[in-house]
Amino acid sequence: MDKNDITGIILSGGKSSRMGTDKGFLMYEGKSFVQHSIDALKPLVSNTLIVSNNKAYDVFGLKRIEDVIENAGPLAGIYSGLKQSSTAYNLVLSCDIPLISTIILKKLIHEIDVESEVIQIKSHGKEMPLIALYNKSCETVFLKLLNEGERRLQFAVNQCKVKQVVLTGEDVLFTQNINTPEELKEIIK
Ligand SMILES: Nc1nc2c(ncn2[C@@H]2O[C@H](COP(=O)(O)OP(=O)(O)OP(=O)(O)O)[C@@H](O)[C@H]2O)c(=O)[nH]1
Repeated sequence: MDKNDITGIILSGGKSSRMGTDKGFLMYEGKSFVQHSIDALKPLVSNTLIVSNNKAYDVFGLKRIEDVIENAGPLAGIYSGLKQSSTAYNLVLSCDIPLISTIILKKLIHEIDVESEVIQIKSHGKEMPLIALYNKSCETVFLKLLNEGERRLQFAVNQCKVKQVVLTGEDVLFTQNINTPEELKEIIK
């Protein structure tokens, strides 16, 4: 797969209510959380979009997309990114996974086939639609669901042809999601 066929989409909206402060700007090993997502994507994509209504994210020098529907959660965030994307494949990441690495994302790309519309990581027994590859074709399905009032991301993903990439062993460590001050303390100690 050529990197010109893949766009990176990073979700940096939401309330960060459990953390109490914008998760993307938290620091881990000298870099902001969102920079970790940007750097993991960089070798694999032609360009990266940040989906957030917060202008502070302009500091990263990437194209920032505003949410088409405000406060509607990650499903609306992914839809907003897919709408602006001009490539068939789109690597979607959240901004709260500072241990993420390119090696893990390559596993998603290796699974591309003609049928799958979403290829998502499954780690610790959990499906992870925010470490996943989306075909642009999902845009239409997601818009229809959003217009019907649907907000559940995994439900929306399951309306598409979805394939899991199950991580085992040490690989599961790269997908840790940091939502609370306690979880942050755990990784920086
Ligand atoms: N663009 C966009 N991203 C979102 C939205 N809601 C959540 N996200 C992103 O989706 C990812 C997962 O978010 P969550 O942890 O489920 O939600 P959150 O609102 O950030 O945090 P909590 O309030 O603690 O649940 C993070 O990268 C968020 O930045 C949204 O409405 N728009």
